[in-house]
Amino acid sequence: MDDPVLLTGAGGRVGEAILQGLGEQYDWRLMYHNPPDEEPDHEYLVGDVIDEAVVREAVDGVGAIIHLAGDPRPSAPWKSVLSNNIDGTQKMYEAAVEAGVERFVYASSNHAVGAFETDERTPEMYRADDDYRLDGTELPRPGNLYGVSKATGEVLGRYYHDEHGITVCNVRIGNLTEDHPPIDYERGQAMWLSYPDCAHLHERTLEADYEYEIVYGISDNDRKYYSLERAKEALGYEPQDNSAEWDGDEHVADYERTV
Ligand SMILES: NC(=O)C1=CN([C@@H]2O[C@H](COP(=O)(O)OP(=O)(O)OC[C@H]3O[C@@H](n4cnc5c(N)ncnc54)[C@H](O)[C@@H]3O)[C@@H](O)[C@H]2O)C=CC1
Ligand SMILES: O=C1O[C@H](COP(=O)(O)O)[C@@H](O)[C@H](O)[C@H]1O
Repeated sequence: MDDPVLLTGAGGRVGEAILQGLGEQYDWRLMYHNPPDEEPDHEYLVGDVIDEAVVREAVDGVGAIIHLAGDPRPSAPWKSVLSNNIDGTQKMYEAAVEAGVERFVYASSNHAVGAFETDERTPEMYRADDDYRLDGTELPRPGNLYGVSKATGEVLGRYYHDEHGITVCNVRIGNLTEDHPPIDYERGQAMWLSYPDCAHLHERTLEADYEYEIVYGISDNDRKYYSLERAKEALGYEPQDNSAEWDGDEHVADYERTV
């Protein structure tokens, strides 16, 4: 990707992971909701993703967008997800196709499919010896309105890809935590995404050759109920981390990351 890449929600946790890993690798344009505390190392602008004028300015001249901005709370109320997540994503897509942006990477969520975690399947599905897998071909099945908003973002991508030809990757992100997996939280360990794997996965979404994809964004955890096959096959994702190699916040496996 030679053209600039727009990163919305740049001040958040996922943005931090991506910039930690890929800060030097791309010509970034960062979009913040509020003025950042420190002067960023990259070109940036401040604004709301539902403000059409700001969004047009944000997408002007970029080759790709990683769209993270939104309300990330699983408990978020409808009013917030309708505006920040659904309307904001539609406005980003509309501006992107008008400006001729080639590629749109969308931060979807495990919560788009959270209701597959039924009482009958849990907690067994969170464990390493359980072979239940979601692979991205299943229909969305949200367990909250936040999940509904994330599933809607995926469908917006389907529409803008089919009608306007923009390349789209929806990443159903698991549970991103820095330094170590969530402690005493089986679900979180099953869907842990390390910071380095998050950066690497997003690099692949910018570099790989694909049309429209839905992939799961987790590390290569022994415990898992999301298949990584599509991310590996379509994107060339090669995760390096595994929540099983941690005991609380202690790394107990004798290995070194290569990325
Ligand atoms: N952190 C995680 O484990 C996961 C995150 N995600 C998704 O990834 C994205 C980023 O999540 P995080 O970095 O964790 O959240 P965050 O809250 O740390 O960052 C989100 C950023 O978006 C900005 N934002 C919110 N509404 C906005 C608006 N209307 N206009 C402009 N900017 C706006 C916020 O100011 C914030 O800086 C979200 O879309 C979230 O749904 C999905 C699954 C898991
Ligand atoms: O989509 C998201 O998912 C993660 C994991 O969900 P949780 O319900 O197990 O915490 C969440 O931490 C993050 O805030 C959210 O955006």
